[in-house]
Amino acid sequence: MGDRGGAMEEDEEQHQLRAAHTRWTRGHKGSRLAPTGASSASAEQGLTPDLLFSRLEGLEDQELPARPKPTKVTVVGVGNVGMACAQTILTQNLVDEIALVDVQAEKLRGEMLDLQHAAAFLPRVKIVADTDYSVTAHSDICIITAGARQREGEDRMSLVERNFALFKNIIPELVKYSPHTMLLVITNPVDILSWVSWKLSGLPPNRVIGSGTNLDTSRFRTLLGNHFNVSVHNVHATIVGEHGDSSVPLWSGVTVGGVPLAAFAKEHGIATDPEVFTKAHKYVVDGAYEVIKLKGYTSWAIGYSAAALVSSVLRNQRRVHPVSVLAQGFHGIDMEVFLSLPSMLGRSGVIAVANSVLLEHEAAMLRKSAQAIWSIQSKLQF
Ligand SMILES: NC(=O)C1=CN([C@@H]2O[C@H](COP(=O)(O)OP(=O)(O)OC[C@H]3O[C@@H](n4cnc5c(N)ncnc54)[C@H](O)[C@@H]3O)[C@@H](O)[C@H]2O)C=CC1
Ligand SMILES: CC(=O)C(=O)O
Repeated sequence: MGDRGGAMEEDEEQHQLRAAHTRWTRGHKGSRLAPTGASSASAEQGLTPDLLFSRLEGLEDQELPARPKPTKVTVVGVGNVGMACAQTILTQNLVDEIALVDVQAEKLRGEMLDLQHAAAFLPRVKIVADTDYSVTAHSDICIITAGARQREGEDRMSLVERNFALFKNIIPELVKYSPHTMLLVITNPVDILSWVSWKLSGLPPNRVIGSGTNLDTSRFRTLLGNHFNVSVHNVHATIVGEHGDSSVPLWSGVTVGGVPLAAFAKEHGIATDPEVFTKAHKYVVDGAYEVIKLKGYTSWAIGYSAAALVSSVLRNQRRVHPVSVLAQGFHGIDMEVFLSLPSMLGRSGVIAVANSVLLEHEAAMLRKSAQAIWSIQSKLQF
């Protein structure tokens, strides 16, 4: 199909996205905060999509940007994580162009050439790199991995001041060259830096996400899959909240092969020791610390996590991922924080956030996680 056909396809996609947008927003007019869906449920209405998911604040005025072609992703920071992201995106054939940016000019050129030399084994992708941000122009998604990482024993929050200082330069440059881009923040502490990126970019909240607990959730599902000796794809389990020490495992929603774990145990009178759950969660939280202790950094799992998010967005998959989004108004969180909630991702970014039903203690843990983020975030000076 020629250019004209491509343009027509785009128009149709735009039309469908706008129509979907109208459907999701129905019933939320007039409220400052979107998450009102579940409480306004009525018996006659039934379980409609707009009850299960709510839009983020401020989305009603949004126009979808025209889809630039070719599809392009920028990766800022060509360290362990940046290169894991770039190579995973490359091998999964998700984009037409990848731009790399770093402050270390020689390392940057070396990484670019090394990837280019693999062209014979990969889909045809243009790979460019520069220390100047003009190379990032017209990116659909900008992934930010630049900055300091934890040393052994250090927690993610300890990086905040150092990486905040870098973001003040990085984010304005990215939106200058790609005003309609979507930002995918990976640098730690990812939740705070997602909020920082949203503030610095001026983008609508559905165009800024942090990789959040998409990774923690994979670690959690892997643990459960191994325990039950079943494919991780048949384990549905989610971790929400801060990517890190105060994350919240939603045990009440875990299903294995479609069997709800908590309900099954109750029905069969199987005692569930809270210590076991605490230990399992600790194992997930400690997972990153263990890898850092063993190899100095984590990279492969976050690379695959990022590629999954890029795929959901660029291929308009409407898949639900726990990613860091503006969480104010959800589950009684009244602070302006980003933390992970199950969010539907598609071409326009965050399409909606699931109105998850949490047990009271889970919601309380989530609010505590928000508080942990806020206590550090509120000290940052722009
Ligand atoms: N959110 C998550 O799940 C995960 C987050 N991370 C975080 O990702 C970040 C990167 O980790 P690594 O790649 O292992 O570190 P690294 O040290 O290997 O790479 C960092 C890169 O950033 C570059 N950089 C520094 N300042 C820059 C600037 N102003 N502009 C452009 N580039 C700049 C450095 O030159 C370096 O190449 C860390 O903050 C780490 O904690 C790591 C793993 C998982
Ligand atoms: C380093 C980090 O945030 C992780 O691997 O979870």
